Amino acid sequence: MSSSLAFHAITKNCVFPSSKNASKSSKKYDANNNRNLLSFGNTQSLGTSKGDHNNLMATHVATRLPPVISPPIPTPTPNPIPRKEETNNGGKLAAWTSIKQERWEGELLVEGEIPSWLRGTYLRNGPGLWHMGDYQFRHLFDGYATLVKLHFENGRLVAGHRQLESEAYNAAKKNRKICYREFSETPKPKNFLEYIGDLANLFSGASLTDNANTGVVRLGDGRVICLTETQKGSIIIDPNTLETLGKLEFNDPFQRLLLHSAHPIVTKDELLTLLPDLVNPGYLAVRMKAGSNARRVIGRINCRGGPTPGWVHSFPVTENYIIVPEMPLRYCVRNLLRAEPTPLYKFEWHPESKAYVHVMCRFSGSLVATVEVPLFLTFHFINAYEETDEEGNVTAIIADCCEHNADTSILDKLRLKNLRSSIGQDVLPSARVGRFRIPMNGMPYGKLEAALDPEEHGRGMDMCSINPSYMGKKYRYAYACGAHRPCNFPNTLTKIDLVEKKAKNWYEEGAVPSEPYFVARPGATEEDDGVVISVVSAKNGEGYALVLDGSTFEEIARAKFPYGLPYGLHGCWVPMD
Ligand SMILES: CC1=C(/C=C/C(C)=C/C=C/C(C)=C/C=C/C=C(C)/C=C/C=O)C(C)(C)CCC1
Ligand SMILES: [Fe+2]
Repeated sequence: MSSSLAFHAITKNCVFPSSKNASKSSKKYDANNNRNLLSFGNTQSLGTSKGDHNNLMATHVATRLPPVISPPIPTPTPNPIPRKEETNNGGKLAAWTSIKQERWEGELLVEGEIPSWLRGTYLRNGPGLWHMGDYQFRHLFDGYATLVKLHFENGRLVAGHRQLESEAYNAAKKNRKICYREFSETPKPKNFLEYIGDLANLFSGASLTDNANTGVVRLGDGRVICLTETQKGSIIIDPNTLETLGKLEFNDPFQRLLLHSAHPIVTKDELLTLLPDLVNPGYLAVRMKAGSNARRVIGRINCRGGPTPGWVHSFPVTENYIIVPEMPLRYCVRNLLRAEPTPLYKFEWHPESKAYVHVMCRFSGSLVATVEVPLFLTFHFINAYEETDEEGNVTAIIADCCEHNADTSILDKLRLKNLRSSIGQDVLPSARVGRFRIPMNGMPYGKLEAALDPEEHGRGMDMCSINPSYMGKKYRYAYACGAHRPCNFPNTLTKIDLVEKKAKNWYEEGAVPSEPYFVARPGATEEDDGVVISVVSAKNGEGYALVLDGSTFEEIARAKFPYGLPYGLHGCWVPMD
């Protein structure tokens, strides 16, 4: 049993609550150290959660609590004792390397100053484990979900990570091979009979993964859900301990559609999402009220082109409308059935089917506009809003997205082999802030143009966020990952000013930052009054949390983890009060 990961790097800066006094999220005062202590769920959850590593933890709890650690994830060499150099991934960028321990938690030493108003937990989800036993995954999106947390309180930072215990992860760990269909990987059937069984399981959804490695959202009722694009991969977690609590079991008939958008729109009252219908090509827009597990239909949109719906990883809303993109990159049922990855994985590029944007009334579900637009490729919409005339009539919808110039080659660039081998080479395809203008006067065509010169952000553009209070409203600022070339992956944090059409960029040589997440200062009146949080994999194999000022975009604090961090995708904020 290893308890390594060279904790000495931080324990000297850490103080840990004793088990006797430990209670969830309570503040403690340590007379010996004359410091305020934060105590966390780890001290309590350990006794109740499963796994032999918890017994190890329980013994620690009886004395003083060290950071929560766990046995190493199975590798071809069972239970290797991580050497000191493994804490920094042998000095090499850890972004594309599997996380080495199932879980860890501890206080980080903060350089700079975290504002005292920043009270709560930033959670990040992403595919942080790309092997199981001898089996190596091939694509970034295949990895098993690794959750990272940064808990800010009184200028201090307690961080941690934990593997999400999906059925897919648990089964792979037990059998030391993949057992469910992931983004690009499929378990290999042993014989023809098994193949036939597998096809049946695909149609029922049984063989699809629940590896919720993409997003994490906090619902209006306080539940925190990890998400992927399979509906069965909607998993509830405890935001303090990162413990997997169970599935979000939908109490409605729509699970038969199997898939949904990985990025629902969440407000304090409800969750809105789109369910692609692969049989009768179209999209079902549904809403689920806070506190409920039952989704209700808002409306349905039939596809205008193509054999299947376009991939709908995300979609935007305005105050009154749901914007439904119909991309030429469409789901492909044949590719879903295939055992080996195809060039576009579960998708196919259908330029002949053209591209459309539909506008649905958020309340009645009626279709109010459908326009043809230039071919486009986007995974992430940034925001959308309504333009009105003097009488208040909506004349157009503006919808912004991270647009990949209708070029699907980005999907191939995100194969692990490419990410690992082309570091420093200028192979990242160009992307831009694509701005759709959708007329609301019955005209059949919409426009798509760059919202600012893409050179402002190095022609890299993805993993975006905005001030959440501006969702659906006219807004000025977007935060995203951009490019400092040469690079093979977005390597900057960029703040886009859509009015001045300028960008401010944060860059550190060789580092890979994840999605910048904006948290507003309570009581703020300016859109960019707040901080931007990111988790960075550094060139030297280390990892750190980074806090930038939302307005100046200058660094205000950073805190080093005791180990290098794999890349992660999307985050959310869980406020304390
Ligand atoms: C698991 C199955 C599927 C899952 C699809 C997933 C997990 C899709 C995830 C997509 C993500 C994370 C997209 C992010 C894009 C980021 C980019 C392009 C960054 C670019 C940088 O420049 C299905 C395929 C839906 C069905 C089978 C099972
Ligand atoms: Fe995403």
